[in-house]
Amino acid sequence: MRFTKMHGAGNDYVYVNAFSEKIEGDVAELARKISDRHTGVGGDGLILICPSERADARMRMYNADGSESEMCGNGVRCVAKYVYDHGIARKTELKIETGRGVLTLQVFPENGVVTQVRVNMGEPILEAAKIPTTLAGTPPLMVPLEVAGRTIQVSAISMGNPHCITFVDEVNDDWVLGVGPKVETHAAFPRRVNAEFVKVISPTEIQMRVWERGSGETQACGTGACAAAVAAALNGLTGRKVLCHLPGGDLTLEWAESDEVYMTGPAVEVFSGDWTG
Ligand SMILES: N[C@@H](CCC[C@H](N)C(=O)O)C(=O)O
Repeated sequence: MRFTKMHGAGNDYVYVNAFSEKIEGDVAELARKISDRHTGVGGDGLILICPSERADARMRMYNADGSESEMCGNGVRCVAKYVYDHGIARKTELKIETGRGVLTLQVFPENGVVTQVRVNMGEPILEAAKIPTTLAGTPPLMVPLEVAGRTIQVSAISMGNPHCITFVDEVNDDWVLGVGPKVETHAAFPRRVNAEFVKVISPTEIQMRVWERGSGETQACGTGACAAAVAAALNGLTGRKVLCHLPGGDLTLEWAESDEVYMTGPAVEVFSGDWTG
């Protein structure tokens, strides 16, 4: 099976072009095997680029543990790059179907190859039951959560997938590796959750690390950065446009007056190969 390794701000996935490749058998098992950094290709998960009846392509994304997620912000930028660069649709405005509906993306090619992508990520989902979380509020903002023997203040937002944001003084391993896994599986989040730890640098700049549902710490999370930007604005910590610094690179987020969140960031193809596992 032919695959392509791509990343967006260091959030790396194995991509398979399901227009030309036949994906057979248990996809969750394939995702687990192919994502393994010792015995597989290695990555934060598996993304299938599939035909769509409603859009130029459809994205299906699986975390490294084989669970399927509704959305992936860095992934959908890479899917748009793949669709353009590999000639599936040679248009600078693309529609990609995801678990949260059809998204519109603008690709920016340089010498015929896409380097940056801007995505309309849609409106944040603020209703607790739809995030889903048992925490109170629309959305829950700075609400206490008992975790790892302490009480932290968290905000919860969905960008199609669930996020729990904690604003901290310093983004360090204690938060990300110590608290992150416990937030992911906390009873307040019935479908588990992605846990973001965010330091506000200024009204236009934040720093973030993430513990992702199903993949552990990753270098960046696009939906997480959008959720963090919305939570920061709603908590009065920033304006509606911020630059987010992540371990793997920067993403620009804008929560427009229309209520839609726009994310701009890199998309990179690294190598291709044949999976024989
Ligand atoms: N890294 C992604 C999000 C991937 C899915 C997530 N782990 C989940 O289970 O919801 C992004 O860039 O948004």
